[in-house]
Amino acid sequence: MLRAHSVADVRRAESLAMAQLPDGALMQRAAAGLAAAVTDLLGGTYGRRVVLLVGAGDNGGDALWAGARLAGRGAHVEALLLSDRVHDEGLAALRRAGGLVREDLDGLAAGADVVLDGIVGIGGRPGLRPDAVAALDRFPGVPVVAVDVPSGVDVDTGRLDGPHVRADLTVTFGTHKAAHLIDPASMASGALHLVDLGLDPFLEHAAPVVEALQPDDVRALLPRPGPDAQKYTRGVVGVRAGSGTYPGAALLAVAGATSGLVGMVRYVGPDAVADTVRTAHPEVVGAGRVQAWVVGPGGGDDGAQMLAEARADDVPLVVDADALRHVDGPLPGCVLTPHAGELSAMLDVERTEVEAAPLRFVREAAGRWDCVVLLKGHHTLVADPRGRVRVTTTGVPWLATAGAGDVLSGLVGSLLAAGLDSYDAASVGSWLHGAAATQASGGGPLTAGRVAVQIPRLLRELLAGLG
Ligand SMILES: NC(=O)C1=CN([C@@H]2O[C@H](COP(=O)(O)OP(=O)(O)OC[C@H]3O[C@@H](n4cnc5c(N)ncnc54)[C@H](O)[C@@H]3O)[C@@H](O)[C@H]2O)[C@@H](O)CC1
Ligand SMILES: Nc1ncnc2c1ncn2[C@@H]1O[C@H](COP(=O)(O)OP(=O)(O)O)[C@@H](O)[C@H]1O
Ligand SMILES: [K+]
Repeated sequence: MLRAHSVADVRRAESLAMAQLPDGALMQRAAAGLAAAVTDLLGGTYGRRVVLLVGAGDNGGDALWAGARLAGRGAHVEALLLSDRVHDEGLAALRRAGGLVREDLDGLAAGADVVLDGIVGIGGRPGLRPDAVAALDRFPGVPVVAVDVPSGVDVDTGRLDGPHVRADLTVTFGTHKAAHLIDPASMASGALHLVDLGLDPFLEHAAPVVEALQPDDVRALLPRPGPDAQKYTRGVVGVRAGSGTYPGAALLAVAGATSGLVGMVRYVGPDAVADTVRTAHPEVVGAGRVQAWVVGPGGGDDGAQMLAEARADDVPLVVDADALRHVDGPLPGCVLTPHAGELSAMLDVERTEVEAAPLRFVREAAGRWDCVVLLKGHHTLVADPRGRVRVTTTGVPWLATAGAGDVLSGLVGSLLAAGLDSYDAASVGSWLHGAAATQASGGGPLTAGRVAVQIPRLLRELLAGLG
């Protein structure tokens, strides 16, 4: 499991670790890891041009010490100081190693092979000062490596408020921070590289702000049939989706549900749609007992009725699309799967507010409806009513295509029916959906149906221990 911790917990862990180490040891570990990551990015150091943007705190200190290491290995390093006071020892080390120090932009070289953002780290307030913005503007197209976090973002919430760095790579220390994973700041973090500072023992009891499943976690949670399995013991999922206007949503939700994780899939909907579903998926049967219902994709005006009928069975539900607006009270054990537009309508706030603060609103929704809420987006969030949040880091922007959400709801429903609890079903389903999309995309465009087709192959690879 990948975990992101709060700034307060990181500071507590750092001070406990520092108490057991010689002065400056943690910063040296950070700087060594940073210099190594920059060297990898540049494919070497000798003759490479490195610019350091250095703020007042220890984040600037990390950049200066890493710059000294790179200069010592033959890089041409220039530091632009963005404060009257910067980390003294780091500055002295850079000078000793032959690095150049500039106090204003005019003195700085025109080109660079990489810019290191050591403006602010976990001590930064959101936004950047004009001098920092001007310095960044000086290097258009040059790769930016953020030291610990892209400066200017809100580290604990992932919110953006004013100018901020857009990094190609973020080299972070000790543990991940929420801003690396949560939108919109995650989109400013670029690729992530974690440098181990030995903080894990000091973070053991700190509840992460957010965590991200990794392949091993998903593998361990996947339902798999025992030797005595029968179709009914594996779980039966039912899909109530599709309408005359949107028959395709039923096909796609059923496609997500028939990825092989349950013993049987039922479909209930208009006769004409049911015929199409059974032609495409002959293994699908009609009404009967289920362990979970998927309700709402393409339901159009039937959303309310679909939801009411599914609720009558008293089994966990995945509530999606046209059923979401009919949720009128707590749904313990269930999963709601809105995108930002749907969640904004449910909470009666602007869509832009949800997009600016998805962590806040997904938590609020999970509390309000006393169930798991899966908020779809670039990095989908899954929150439970206890305040736990998982983020999905699999997937590709090509997945933002009509019908992809229908496949997801069917898949999550099958995991619920197979016996996963609602938090695991939603987060594992979202992980698989993104990973299948990445595989199916292969760097190019996708259709929702291809995501569904890819799921069994992905499952085979996961179960075989690949990936
Ligand atoms: N504490 C530790 O043991 C370690 C800390 N490390 C580094 O230290 C960083 C934290 O250092 P600090 O606590 O000194 O804090 P920062 O370096 O993040 O920044 C604090 C300074 O920046 C100023 N500042 C805040 N917001 C600003 C803004 N928007 N624009 C311009 N200036 C702003 C503050 O007034 C303060 O002087 C971490 O992110 C990490 O990079 C690493 O060296 C690893 C070890
Ligand atoms: N920028 C993005 N990058 C990666 N995945 C995305 C992005 N935007 C949306 N997605 C994913 O694409 C899917 C779109 O689903 P949804 O909006 O429900 O579409 P539909 O209702 O047409 O099925 C969701 O799984 C969502 O997480
Ligand atoms: K930074």
